[in-house]
Amino acid sequence: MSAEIIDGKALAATFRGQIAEEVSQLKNEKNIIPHLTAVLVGDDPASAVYVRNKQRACEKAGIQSTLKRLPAETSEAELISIVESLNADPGVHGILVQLPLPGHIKETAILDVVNPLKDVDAFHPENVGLIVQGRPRYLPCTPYGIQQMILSTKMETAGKHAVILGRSEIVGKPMAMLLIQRGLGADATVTICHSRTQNLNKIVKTADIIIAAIGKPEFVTAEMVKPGAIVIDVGINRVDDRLVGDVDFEGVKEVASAITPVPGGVGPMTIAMLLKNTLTAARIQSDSN
Ligand SMILES: Nc1nc2c(c(=O)[nH]1)N[C@@H](CN(C=O)c1ccc(C(=O)N[C@@H](CCC(=O)O)C(=O)O)cc1)CN2
Repeated sequence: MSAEIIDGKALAATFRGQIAEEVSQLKNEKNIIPHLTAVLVGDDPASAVYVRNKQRACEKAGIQSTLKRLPAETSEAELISIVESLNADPGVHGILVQLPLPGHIKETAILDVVNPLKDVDAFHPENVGLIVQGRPRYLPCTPYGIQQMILSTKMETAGKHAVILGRSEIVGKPMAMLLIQRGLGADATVTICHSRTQNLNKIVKTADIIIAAIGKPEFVTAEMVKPGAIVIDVGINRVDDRLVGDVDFEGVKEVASAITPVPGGVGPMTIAMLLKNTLTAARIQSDSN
């Protein structure tokens, strides 16, 4: 039997519609328009597309968005000073520094400076710590989107085995935290696999939920998947002008019970959750004034 296709584009559109309504309410009730500032350093074409899509999504939801575009030669000290000026600007509710940054800039040196209340990516150590403790202020956009996609399948996840492929700071590690949390996430039992994991295929085969985020085109094949598993594909790989995920979609959809496509899966949900966090940021900051 072929899997349910989890349509990230459609789900994201539903979220964006709800967020737009809440943005309009906030404006009517408190005269506050959420404002996101994105910082893009350098000329990475994919990053430029993602930031443009984020700005468009903001506009459609009634969220104000500003782009600070900086040359690739921008120094770490200059970037820190720009982030500090955004921290100090009461008109900016959310700050997003698009990753990756050019190699000469240490990402943690920048992310650590973002005011945690404005950190709509949830990359600041204070926000990461709050997630680990199960009392999040914001959830990082990609894991948040994935959580909502898994919820949309209405499948029981408590006590199920979730296997995450990839230990990145922005997907693998926070995803594990969300999946194990009681209430917050899926109440699942979680394994993180990475490049040094032994018997990886064997471990993946035991998974009820697979999150593939390793950046290897079509790495997860049908033989690796337990029948009935939920398969979430975070990969975005360009192969011969084609966009493919980390999962062999055509093969795996015949084994899984639910699967996300690429494109049109996790990506659009990442952007929808950014809007949600920006709205939350505006609310938090208006309540603290
Ligand atoms: N500051 C951040 N940097 C990065 C993040 C992030 O969450 N915060 N995540 C990724 C990139 N990313 C968002 O920034 C992102 C990637 C892809 C998509 C998306 O919608 N993809 C489309 C396909 C688009 C294409 O044609 O390339 C899809 O999957 O349908 C959205 C957001 C790294 N950096």
